[in-house]
Amino acid sequence: MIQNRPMVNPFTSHGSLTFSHTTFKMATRSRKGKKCTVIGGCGFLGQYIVERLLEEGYKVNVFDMAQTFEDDRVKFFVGDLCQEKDLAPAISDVQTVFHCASPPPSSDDRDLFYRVNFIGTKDIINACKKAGVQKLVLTSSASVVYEGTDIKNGTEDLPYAKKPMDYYTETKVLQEKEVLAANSSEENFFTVAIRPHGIFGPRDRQLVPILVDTARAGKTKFMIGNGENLVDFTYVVNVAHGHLLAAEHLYKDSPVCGKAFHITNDEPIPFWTFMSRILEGLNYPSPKMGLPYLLIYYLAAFLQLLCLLLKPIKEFKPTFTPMRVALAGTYHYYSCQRAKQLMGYKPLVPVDEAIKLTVKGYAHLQNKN
Ligand SMILES: NC(=O)C1=CN([C@@H]2O[C@H](COP(=O)(O)OP(=O)(O)OC[C@H]3O[C@@H](n4cnc5c(N)ncnc54)[C@H](O)[C@@H]3O)[C@@H](O)[C@H]2O)C=CC1
Ligand SMILES: CC(C)=CCC[C@@H](C)[C@H]1CC[C@H]2C3=C(CC[C@]12C)[C@@]1(C)CCC(=O)C[C@@H]1CC3
Repeated sequence: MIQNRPMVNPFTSHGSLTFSHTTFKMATRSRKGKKCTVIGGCGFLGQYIVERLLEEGYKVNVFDMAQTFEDDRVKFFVGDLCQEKDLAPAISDVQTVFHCASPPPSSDDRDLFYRVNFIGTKDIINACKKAGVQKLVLTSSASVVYEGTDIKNGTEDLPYAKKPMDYYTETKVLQEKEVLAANSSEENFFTVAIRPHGIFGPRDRQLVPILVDTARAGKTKFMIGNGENLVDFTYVVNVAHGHLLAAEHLYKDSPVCGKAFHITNDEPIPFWTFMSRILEGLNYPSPKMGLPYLLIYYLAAFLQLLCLLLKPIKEFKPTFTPMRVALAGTYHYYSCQRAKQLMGYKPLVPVDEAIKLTVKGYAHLQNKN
């Protein structure tokens, strides 16, 4: 039995999880009265970070393109992070900024990724310095080192991907470099990058909804590869926990400053076992037979080229892009030893329980046939 597990809060009105304060009083220093801003705080991960911050006694501003939930304890600011005039009021008089905004990886829009993830992040850094913000916690991604080939227990020392597989990854690399380079003791500005991988949980608009759509279209009969490839899937509550720990450990001369940290469930699981557990939990058939990985990969690459050529006539969005095929057929799991050592990180919710909570959170997507 794992200790320090969240009290099952079987889903409040937002369908969220809460924690017992006594169980999860976070270590060391008091954060009461601390003010922070969550950029992208209306997104999937952002909302979980906001919930945890409120539980820990922070005063929270949320900055996002649209307000998607109500909470009297939160001050909402709506705008585009690339517009200084929008952002400035949201980060004035705060100590910590969490930046977890990004266009969705599926948007595949080069200009948008560059504008928001790269230029926008540089704008955030400048705006933070101007406003006297002391701590910036970036949500990066473990994918910044992934090039489509196996990564087993990868550490943060792996080099950045030289050939990122898509614009999302390319701009996450650029963004992370900017944030880590901005760390400056002289300027009293401390930065850190959290690299989660395969975030899942109730209210996600990506993983489970795409999987269910694919199952409904009858495209989950086969798995890609032999089904043995281990992958990290990280429960969203654990990812939010890692962000709060990082903020807590950002101060002058802390070894956390200017570094990247993998935050995972520390329990890699075969990709198709994970997908099958979600599918079966929602009453969809799971794949039983494997297709050769390379064959599907080259097919996906060919299809992508075809879609590019046809784009002026009609836009197609294939479910299986080369990136998704690679993610489904290769090993990609990471060590979170550095986060354990330097921030006292430990996943709060184990994978097994997280899958059950996730399935429960998607009851509305259950197959009724
Ligand atoms: N979902 C996953 O598996 C993983 C996600 N990440 C990172 O975690 C972060 C959060 O991801 P999710 O919560 O899954 O995405 P999400 O799409 O649910 O949330 C992103 C939020 O950013 C906001 N946003 C986008 N552009 C903006 C702009 N120009 N100005 C203001 N707000 C803007 C969106 O409105 C949205 O609310 C992202 O940085 C993503 O790269 C990293 C690793 C894995
Ligand atoms: C079989 C099938 C159709 C599965 C659907 C699930 C996929 C949509 C997800 C499986 C792995 C996920 C993943 C990401 C997005 C959703 C998946 C492809 C990311 C690319 C999201 C952004 C990141 O930073 C890395 C993630 C890796 C895993």
